[in-house]
Amino acid sequence: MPSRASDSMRAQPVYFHHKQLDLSRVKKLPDSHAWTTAPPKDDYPRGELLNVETVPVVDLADKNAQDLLGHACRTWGVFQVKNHGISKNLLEEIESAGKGLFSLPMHQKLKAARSPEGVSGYGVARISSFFPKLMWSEGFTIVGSPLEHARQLWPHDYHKFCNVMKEYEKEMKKLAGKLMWLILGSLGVTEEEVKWASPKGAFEGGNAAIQLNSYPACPEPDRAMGLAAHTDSTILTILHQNNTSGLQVLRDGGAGWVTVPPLPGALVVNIGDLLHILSNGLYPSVLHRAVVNRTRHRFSVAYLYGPPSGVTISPLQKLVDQGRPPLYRPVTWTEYLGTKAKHFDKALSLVRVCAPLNGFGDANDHQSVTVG
Ligand SMILES: C=C1C[C@]23C[C@@]1(O)CC[C@H]2[C@@]12CCC[C@@](C)(C(=O)O1)[C@H]2[C@@H]3C(=O)O
Ligand SMILES: O=C(O)CCC(=O)C(=O)O
Ligand SMILES: [Fe+2]
Repeated sequence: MPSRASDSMRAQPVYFHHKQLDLSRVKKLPDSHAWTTAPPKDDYPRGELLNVETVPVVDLADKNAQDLLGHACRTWGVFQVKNHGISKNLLEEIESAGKGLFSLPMHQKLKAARSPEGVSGYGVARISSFFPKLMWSEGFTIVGSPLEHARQLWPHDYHKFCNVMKEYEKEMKKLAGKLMWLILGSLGVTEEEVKWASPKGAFEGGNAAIQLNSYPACPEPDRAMGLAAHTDSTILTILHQNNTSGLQVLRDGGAGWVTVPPLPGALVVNIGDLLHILSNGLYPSVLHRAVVNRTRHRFSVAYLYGPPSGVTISPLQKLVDQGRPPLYRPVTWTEYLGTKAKHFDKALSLVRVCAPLNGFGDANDHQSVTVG
């Protein structure tokens, strides 16, 4: 059983067969990055014109925040939060730390490359191996301390980066704990019913990864894909995006891909597969992707939050009875990440033990996933 956060996330070897291109210098879309089923042009203006619903925005200072979050989890699987307690200054600092990293010369970034068996470091999207074409993005994953990689990137000046990441991790963990209580509260679940919430309390024992994403401006955005459609293997993911849109979520039954517009100071929260399991399918994980654009360089920072190593996640007792049998078998995060690494969009179905009551498949089973 893994004893550290990094071990918990390592069970997912991914092998890269492609050389990392310096996307910000490429003037013409190479065939390796040309997707045949291209993402449609930005859906947001169309959605606005047609008066289509938009992703819920919840003010955490609102006295009805718990109910509003519950509704957003049930109906969208994604929402934006305001008054979340993360300072503007910290959001600016993490954004500028990410920009600093991605603007380094490629040979320098490759000094901190993620190893095939590793989880931390610089590289292409892990899910690349499931697609025939490459994505128009680069990423840097941090699990535990980024010290070793930061030293390779900035031999004389690595402290600033490490300090910002440490502070971000600390503040995000607090916010994740707060969101956990609100979300579980909206399901009628109390502290005593989730053993791993304590002894540290406030879900402090949870594991997390920080994922910095960079999507350079792209010469042919309509034929490229920033990050292909996926659900996160987390309980929840808290995402900061810079002032450039690109994140889209799949809204079944009409609107299709809906853009999650960057709102100054707001953070996006995605429901991941483990909350889908915990809630016995009541709060489905959301299928999302990132598209790119011709003129602007987009950045995002994902805080991927999950349970402590070794803790098994299964449908909460309170949400299970004779009429609602458990739909999923118990899994640890390590085991689930391993299943996801091997089977990608089939992972949730593979841990399912019963057909869902509503007759619909899991979020991962969407038919409209773009495959290249
Ligand atoms: C904890 C994790 C979730 C993640 C795999 C990882 O070990 C670290 C990176 C995460 C990320 C970020 C981009 C999308 C994603 C699908 C991927 O390829 O790497 C997620 C993984 C996930 O949620 O399964
Ligand atoms: O960049 C984005 O908006 C999406 C990133 C994402 O989905 C992820 O890091 O898991
Ligand atoms: Fe994601």
